Amino acid sequence: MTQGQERVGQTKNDVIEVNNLVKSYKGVQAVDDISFTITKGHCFGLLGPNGAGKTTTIEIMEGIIPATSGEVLYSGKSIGKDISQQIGIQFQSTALQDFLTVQETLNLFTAFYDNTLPHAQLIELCGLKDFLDRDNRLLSGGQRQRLLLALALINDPDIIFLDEPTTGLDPQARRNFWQLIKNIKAQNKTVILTTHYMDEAEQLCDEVVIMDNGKIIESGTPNRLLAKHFQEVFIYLPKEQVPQELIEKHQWTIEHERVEITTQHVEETISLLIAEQIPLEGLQVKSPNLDDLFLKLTGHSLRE
Ligand SMILES: Nc1ncnc2c1ncn2[C@@H]1O[C@H](COP(=O)(O)OP(=O)(O)OP(=O)(O)O)[C@@H](O)[C@H]1O
Repeated sequence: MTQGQERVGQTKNDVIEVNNLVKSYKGVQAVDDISFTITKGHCFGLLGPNGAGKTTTIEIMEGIIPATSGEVLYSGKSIGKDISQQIGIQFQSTALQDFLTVQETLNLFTAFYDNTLPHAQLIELCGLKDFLDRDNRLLSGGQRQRLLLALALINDPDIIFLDEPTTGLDPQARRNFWQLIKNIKAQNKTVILTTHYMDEAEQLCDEVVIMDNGKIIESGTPNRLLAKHFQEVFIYLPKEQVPQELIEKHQWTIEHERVEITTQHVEETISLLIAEQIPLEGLQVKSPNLDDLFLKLTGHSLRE
């Protein structure tokens, strides 16, 4: 962690502490000495591009693979054998048993745990009522994710890991899923989320750690990180409305057929556009988001 970065959490409410975690594979330092803490009842986001080291970090935290060095503490204690009884995991791709219905799948998974949530509660929380009798193979992407979420919650864990839970879902299904995650958080459960979607992280996460090449490059609350790195906003105009010589004069950039103007002074910039007799039709003002932050920090976009 470099100087100036916030160390996320660090209060007596920390439920997970990750200290100097390292994972080396032959020739690859997948996780390179990272430390952070997670606060009870928060949604914590681990963000980064493909290959950043997120899955490796999460799998060490879940007790699935060992670390090369460093430690993960749950309420101050090392990961024990009973960790799988205490946490819930929604994997990126869990194979669901063919020929079983949603209800039968819940029955099957209930048998794996000592303590489980009543099915009625799970069905309500995850919105499974309308397709309980449907064969797993016939579920839509959103329905499947809701079932996987219910399976992750079946042992009523205090801590739940969600690995890219909305990848491949349509916008409406993603929004529905976000609401479910908010409902889970409202029950004071701690949610640990990995995602490529920065709007998802902004919607759900109280705190984020951004990884690249095995290291933490930033951490903190989304709002504070944005305030720290950006004083400016973006103004967009359709390209054909702005004369080329003005674009060059002001060193504005072209992005997706739009002129992008970065400014700390929106009113002054709009006055300038009016003075230059540029039509303002289609003008958009946008505040920077975590995608922009990632681009600023690494020079490349999260989804490249
Ligand atoms: N078993 C392994 N053996 C060798 N290298 C590995 C192994 N697992 C992961 N790696 C490497 O470690 C680095 C981090 O991988 P990891 O899967 O943790 O990244 P990620 O951030 O989860 O990426 P994604 O978003 O694509 O899942 C990558 O360079 C990957 O190729």
